[in-house]
Amino acid sequence: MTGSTTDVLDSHLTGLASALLPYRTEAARLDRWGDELAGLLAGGGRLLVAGNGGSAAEAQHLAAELVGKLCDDRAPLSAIALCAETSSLTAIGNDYGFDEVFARQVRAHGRSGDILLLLSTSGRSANLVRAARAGRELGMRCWAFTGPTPNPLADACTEVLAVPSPDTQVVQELHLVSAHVLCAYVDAYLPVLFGPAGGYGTGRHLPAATPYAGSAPGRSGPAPEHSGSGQVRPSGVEDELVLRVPGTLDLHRSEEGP
Ligand SMILES: O=C(CO)[C@@H](O)[C@H](O)[C@H](O)[C@H](O)COP(=O)(O)O
Repeated sequence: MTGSTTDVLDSHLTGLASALLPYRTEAARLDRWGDELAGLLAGGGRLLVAGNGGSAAEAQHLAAELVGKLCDDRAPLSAIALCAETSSLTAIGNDYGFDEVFARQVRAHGRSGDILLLLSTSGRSANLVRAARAGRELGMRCWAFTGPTPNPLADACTEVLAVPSPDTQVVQELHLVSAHVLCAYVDAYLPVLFGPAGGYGTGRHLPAATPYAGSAPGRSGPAPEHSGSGQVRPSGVEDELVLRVPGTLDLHRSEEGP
């Protein structure tokens, strides 16, 4: 293997490693988002998700984790990747223009209180910005995964997880981490909110001692009072997900003190 080939790998890993600690701070919101998303989905609500190119693939991946499963068996959850709807995409693009391909689907499928999650490295894709505006007009909660802020998509959404890296590939890679962690939080919160009898698994991400003190509503029933403010937060989840990366990050940390 030549030196230049190795440089490509090392350069990529260096960029990824240098983004991890600032990402860790930004990604703290995933705990609260998982709490909110679990309450919505188990109460009969829906997640709509979309992105372009590599972010389209990540949007589909995220939807599949919820409709299928992340790890353990549990009841299916409603998530639609708008970028995977090829006939709608081509028809809307053909008839109304590419900037409308997601916004029109949001108006078709979105309901007040549902969550719309939009993935964009640049935060400048016009079709996603229009989707966010359509979602907000409907009363949806609009979240975004983007690269560095400020950007128009972040401005159009109610909340953003902005990966602080100038490298598009690194941003995409940490968006995928974010999708997995978000789904892990959803799986952790579901049994806490609705109890094991709700069909939402046993919360294997939680410490064994975590108590559940409530009844399990049917899946079509209303979600419990749920502010997403951490009131029913399963203790210990965050600790389990705290960054533990050997090498560069440990060195970085020790330079900053204990
Ligand atoms: O995967 C990549 C680059 O890594 C590309 O396919 C990339 O996703 C496309 O250029 C997208 O159109 C970029 O859109 P966005 O992330 O800026 O919203």
